[in-house]
Amino acid sequence: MADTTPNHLSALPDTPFPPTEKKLGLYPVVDTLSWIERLLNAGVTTIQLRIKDQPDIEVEDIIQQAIELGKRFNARLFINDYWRLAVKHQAYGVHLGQEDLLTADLRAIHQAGLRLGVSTHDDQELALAVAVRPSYIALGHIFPTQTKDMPSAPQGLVELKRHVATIPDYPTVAIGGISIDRVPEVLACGVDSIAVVSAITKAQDWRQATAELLRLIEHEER
Ligand SMILES: Cc1ncc(COP(=O)(O)OP(=O)(O)O)c(N)n1
Ligand SMILES: Cc1ncsc1CCOP(=O)(O)O
Ligand SMILES: [Mg+2]
Repeated sequence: MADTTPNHLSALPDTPFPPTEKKLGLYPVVDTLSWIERLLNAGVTTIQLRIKDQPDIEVEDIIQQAIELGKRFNARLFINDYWRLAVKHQAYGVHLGQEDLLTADLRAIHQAGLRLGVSTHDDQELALAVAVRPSYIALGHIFPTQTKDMPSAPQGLVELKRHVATIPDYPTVAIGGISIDRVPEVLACGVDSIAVVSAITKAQDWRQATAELLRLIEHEER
C-alpha cells in the first residue's frame, strides 16, 4: 500500500494499540443499556454502545454502567465516539471514525490501554487507519443502510474483498446494510467479523435473529 501517512495525525502512539481477537464474531451496535444487557445474556461477546451527539454529562452514567456490564460478562464492549468517558471508566475499547480521529487524543487512549477500532470507507481512509495501528479496522458501508446517513456510496462486496486482502494482519469488521440473508456472501469476502444494527434491533424476533447471526458468523465452519 502506498505510504500516505497523514500529516494531521501527528500525535500517534509509538506502538500499536493493544490487540483484540482476530475474529470478533457477531458485533451488534446498539444505543441503550437494555439492548446491551439483552444481547450479553443472549451470548453476544463483542458489542458497541453507539449514542450520538449528546453532551458527555448526559451519557456518562449509561456509559459507565455499560462498561461495568461488559466487564461482568467478560465481553468486549467498545464505546463509540465518547473516548474521554471510555478512558475515564476504563472501557475494553473505543470505536472512532475518520473525523473522530482528527480530534481524539490517540495517545491518551493508547496510554490508558484501551483497544481501538477505526472506520474506513475507501483506500485513502484505509491507509490512514493503518497508520494509526488500531486493534481492528471496520470496512463499510457494504450495502445501503437506513441506520446512518452516509455521504459516500456503498462499497459492495468486490471492494470489501479487495480491502480485506490488503490488511491480512488486522482483525476486520464489515458494517452497513448487512441482513441475515447477506451474511454468507459477506463472510465469503474473507472478513473476520460482522457488525449489525437493524438486523437485530429491527428484527421481528430479535432473539431468533441474534441466535441465527451467532450461528452463521461464529459457529459455522469457514
Ligand atoms: C464497527 C463500526 N464500524 C463503523 C462505525 C461508524 O463509525 P463513524 O464513522 O465514526 O460513525 P458513527 O458511528 O460515529 O456515526 C461504527 N460505529 N462501528
Ligand atoms: C454505524 C454505521 N456505520 C457505517 S454503516 C452504520 C450503520 C449500520 O447499520 P445497519 O446494520 O442497520 O445497516
Ligand atoms: Mg464516530
